[in-house]
This record gives sequence, structure tokens and C-alpha cells, in this order.
Amino acid sequence: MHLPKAELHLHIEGTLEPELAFALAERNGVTLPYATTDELRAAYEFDDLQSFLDLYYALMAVLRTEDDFAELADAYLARAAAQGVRHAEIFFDPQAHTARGVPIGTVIEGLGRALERSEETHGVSTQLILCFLRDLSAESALGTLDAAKPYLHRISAIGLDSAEVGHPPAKFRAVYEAATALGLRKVAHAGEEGPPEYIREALDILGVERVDHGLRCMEDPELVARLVADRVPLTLCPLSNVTLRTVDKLADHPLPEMMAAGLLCTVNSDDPAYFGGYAGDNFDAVRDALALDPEQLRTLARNSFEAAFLDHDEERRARYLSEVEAYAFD
Ligand code: HPA
Ligand SMILES: [Zn+2]
Repeated sequence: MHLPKAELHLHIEGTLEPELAFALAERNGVTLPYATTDELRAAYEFDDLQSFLDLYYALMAVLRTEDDFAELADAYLARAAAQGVRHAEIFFDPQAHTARGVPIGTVIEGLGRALERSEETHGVSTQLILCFLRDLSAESALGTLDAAKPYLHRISAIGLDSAEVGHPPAKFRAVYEAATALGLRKVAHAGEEGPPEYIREALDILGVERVDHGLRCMEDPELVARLVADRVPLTLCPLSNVTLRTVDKLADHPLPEMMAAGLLCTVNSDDPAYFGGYAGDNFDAVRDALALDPEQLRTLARNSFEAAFLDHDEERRARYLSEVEAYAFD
């Protein structure tokens, strides 16, 4: 669906399509444990978040040079633009690369090169969100923030991702405080597999402005009331939820109930190369499975621009919002 939208929950490493993975493996002399792209695709059967993360981290071994990161981001931006994405706030996982010996500067400069020309090349404005891996230590996160200091002009926010259960937001209080002092904005994954309490911690202890996923807030009516009253955006990822078995099937996704409750919901792709579709595909899928009408779809698109970190450029936000109003559904 080409409805204009902002994508606010997108892991750039999760846009690595099998074809690019094999091309980069060849270029960099990396051997993949799969013979063909079809064989690799056949491995995309996941039981939960961890089973996906195992493959996600393994496949990143092909990403080594600045050019690799630039190519990855450019390929994503082209696909996103073709599905109506006008603005993208893009996660990356520096620790997944520095752990393999790739310097953080290689990652950020490579991504940055693609992002800085994206508006001209693809008509998509961009921001970069540095995510900490929550299954690593708080000290590692602090070290990563420190290593990113020479590149902060390219980074607008921090986030928290990877294996959620057992790694509550409170573990990262110090690094969120340090990032606040540096003027960075804050988001965190919470309530994907973890309990509603993790969403409360992300709000109260980390001071996040948006909650990534946040699906499990629906188990806690008081929390829902708070999220509604404070207009805290939730970056939902419907196809991801089905692939990682957070919901049984798309027809069971609570998105309609969440919208009816007044939550500020947005629809995003998470790791589109692995979960069966990009942003527009996620909109198509919820329209079809949940019978969303054009006004509900328009609300989701409006929400995405309301939730975007565009406070420094309200003129741009207003322009994107007027594109949403002008969009004609067929
Ligand atoms: O969906 C996700 N959840 C947590 N961590 C992640 N890292 C990439 N994708 C995800
Ligand atoms: Zn995610």
C-alpha cells in the first residue's frame, strides 16, 4: 500500500535479503552455512524471538565494510520508498558488529552515507537510532555509547533490543541517563515477549518517548489508560508478531482493540527480510486480515507522523500529514 507513512520500527540488519547476503558473502570471502538463497529462506521458520535472533546475528557476518552498510541501507530505502514510506527512523545494533571486529565508525559512516542522500535519491527523510543489545551488560552499553560519541551528529535517539525476557529496562538506567545528558531521544523495545511491567519500567526508569511493540500492555488496563492519556506511541509490527508467534495468526492481532482503546498505534515492519514484508506489506496484511477500513488505515498513517521525531521540523511533519489526507484509496 502506497499510503504515505513513517516507518519507526525497522532494524536495518533485518532488511538483509538472502540475495544481498550471498553477494556480500562472496565479496568478503565469508562462507555461509547455506548453499543457496532458497536453502537460506527455508531456514526462516521461527518458534520465538530467540530462534530468529540466532539466525539474524549469524547472517550479519557478511557485513564488513562501509560500502556493505551503505548498500544495505540504500536497498532498504528503495524498497521502503516503493511502499509509500516518506520518513524512516532506522535502528542499528552496533554491538553486533563491534563484537565481530567491525569498528563502530565503519557501521555509522556506511549507514550515514546512504541516509544522507536518501531524500534526494528516494524521497525518504531519515534518522538513525542506536540500539543496545539488552542481553549484553550495562557496561557494554555504556562503552558503546562512549564509542559512538564522535558520530553523534548522525544519531537522533537510542533504543534497546534483542532478547527481552530476563533483561528488564531497569538494567539500562545509567546508559539512558548518559544519553539524555547528550541530548539524545529515547525509545525501547518492551512488551513484545516481556510483561507489562517492562513497559512501565521503560517509561518510568528509562524515560522513553515511544514504546517499541508494547503489545502486552493489553494485559494491564491501568497501563493502557496511562498510555492513552499520555499519547505514548506504540510501534507495532504485525507480521513480526505472527512470524515470532507472539500472536497465533494475523486475524487474532489486537490492533483493532488497541486502536479502539485510543492507543496511539503505528504499523511497522521490524525485520522485513525475515518476517514476510516491508511497511506497505504490513498495512496490506492488517487491512485484509483485520478488515481495517480506509479511515482506520489513514489514522495509522497519521499516527506514524505524529509519533515521528520531527519536532525540529514541524513544517515537514505538516507536509507529510497533508499527503496522508490527500491519499486516495482505490
Ligand atoms: O523484533 C525484535 N525484537 C527484539 N530485538 C530485535 N532485534 C531485531 N529484531 C528484534
Ligand atoms: Zn524490533
